[in-house]
Amino acid sequence: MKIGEIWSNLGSIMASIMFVYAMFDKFFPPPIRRYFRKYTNKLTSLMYPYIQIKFHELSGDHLKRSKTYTVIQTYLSANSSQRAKRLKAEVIKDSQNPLVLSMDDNQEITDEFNGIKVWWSANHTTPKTPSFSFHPTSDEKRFLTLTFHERNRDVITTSYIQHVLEEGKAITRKNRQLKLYTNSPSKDWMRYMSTKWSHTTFEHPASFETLAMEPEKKEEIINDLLKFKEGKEYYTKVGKAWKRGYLLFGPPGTGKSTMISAIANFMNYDVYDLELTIVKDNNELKRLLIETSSKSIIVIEDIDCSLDLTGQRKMKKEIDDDENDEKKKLMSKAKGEEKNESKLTLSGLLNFIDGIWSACGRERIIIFTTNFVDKLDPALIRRGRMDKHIEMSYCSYEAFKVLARNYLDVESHDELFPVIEKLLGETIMTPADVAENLMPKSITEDLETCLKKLIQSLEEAKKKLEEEEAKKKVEEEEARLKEEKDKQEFAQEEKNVKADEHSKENAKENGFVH
Ligand SMILES: Nc1ncnc2c1ncn2[C@@H]1O[C@H](COP(=O)(O)OP(=O)(O)OP(=O)(O)O)[C@@H](O)[C@H]1O
Ligand SMILES: [Mg+2]
Repeated sequence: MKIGEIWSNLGSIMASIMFVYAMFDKFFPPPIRRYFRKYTNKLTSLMYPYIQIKFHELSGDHLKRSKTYTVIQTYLSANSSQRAKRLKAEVIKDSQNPLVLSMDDNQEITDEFNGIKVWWSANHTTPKTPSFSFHPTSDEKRFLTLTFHERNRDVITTSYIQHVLEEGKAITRKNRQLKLYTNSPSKDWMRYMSTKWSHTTFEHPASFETLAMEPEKKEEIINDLLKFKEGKEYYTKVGKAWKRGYLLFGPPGTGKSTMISAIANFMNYDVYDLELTIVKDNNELKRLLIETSSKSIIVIEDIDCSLDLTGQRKMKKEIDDDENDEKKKLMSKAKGEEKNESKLTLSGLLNFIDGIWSACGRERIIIFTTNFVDKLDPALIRRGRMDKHIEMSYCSYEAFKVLARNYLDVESHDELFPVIEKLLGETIMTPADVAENLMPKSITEDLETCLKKLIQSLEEAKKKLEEEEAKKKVEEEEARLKEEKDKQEFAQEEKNVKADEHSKENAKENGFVH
């Protein structure tokens, strides 16, 4: 029987009880009333052994929409609202499925937890005194009511409600649209002022399935990410901030940026794309860091180009070693410029990554990308700051197969795949170039045309590589010959000098010199 029906049956009984109770309250003295009330309470709980918990939509002094209410509503929408006879449609901002259906007012649905049945209903109260206002206001107070048998009180108030909130939050996270933040001065004329995060929806379709790289390497990265995601207790146990740094390095077009998008989609994290060149100073960097949220990826692309982070250290050392005046002058000039233009320093960036402030958020990934890993200061990329170094390299045969599947829906080709495999072993080509060749450019281009186009490009690349290697060999041979010639000339010169000295000494001995 539905709870609603139970209530209606009980209605008339309760009305009679209330009438008797009112008469009783009027004519009997307080001690007798107290005695009687004890027994009526017992009787009521015997007849109606259910407990109700209300979750109000608006809460707090400022009557903000309660997060708990929203989370429960999300849980109910996903789990049992579909069973309600009357539904309410709502458009939710920043969600992948913006249209959310939930049960309408005065509807009731059931849910089950560990074999225990509970009832949820959506209700609202309307104010008794109508308010007169020119502005349309809604004084309705909405709330969700959870009803359960009193014998299940402990399970429901501890485990079940916890379960509902956790599930609701997980569904919200899964449904929400990822955001891509970037730091930029708010207006053009304000470019000398602090930068702020602004955001847009992150809709990059990259995933680990579409990312072209060796399967073992991909597997290793996925496992690393999964371990990180589930590492809450572990990081607490070892006393480390819950964050991880990745350094992606490799030539242009090998998929570093694509990898970042794949990680964001896989982890369901927002992305903060930090443009270091417009960050004024270390304080601004710190402020930007504080404003990032948990469960996010902070990206600094092309870290080698962002700042002369390597130079600052090197130059200091050089100045200690070398007393050269020219260099000193240059240094002081550079320092002066640095003072005026940017007070963002390497140590500021190091602090950003793993200083005390970097722990002001949880579950965060920091990614640096670079084309030239050797240019970076070792302090910047040491383990602990950049925990995992991932090399993105030229296209291998395994990577090609992923691209062929993505772009042409083909798994194998008896004739052309072996040719491509051989060529990829003999020359180098970035996945970006391979992908470009594989993409059909017109409706007349079929699978074979695209594969042949790739073979032709690979052959050209091979020829170019061979020419370059031959040229390099010639240059090396020329350099070797020149060095040999220089050596011979030098030896001859030395010989001549010695012979000259010898003849001078002989002449001296024989008394020919004055
Ligand atoms: N490993 C890859 N897997 C799938 N697609 C790739 C891969 N590498 C490159 N691509 C394709 O090539 C394009 C360029 O790749 P991407 O921007 O990720 O390269 P990058 O390494 O970040 O280059 P840069 O160093 O110039 O920033 C992408 O749009 C993508 O389509
Ligand atoms: Mg890139």
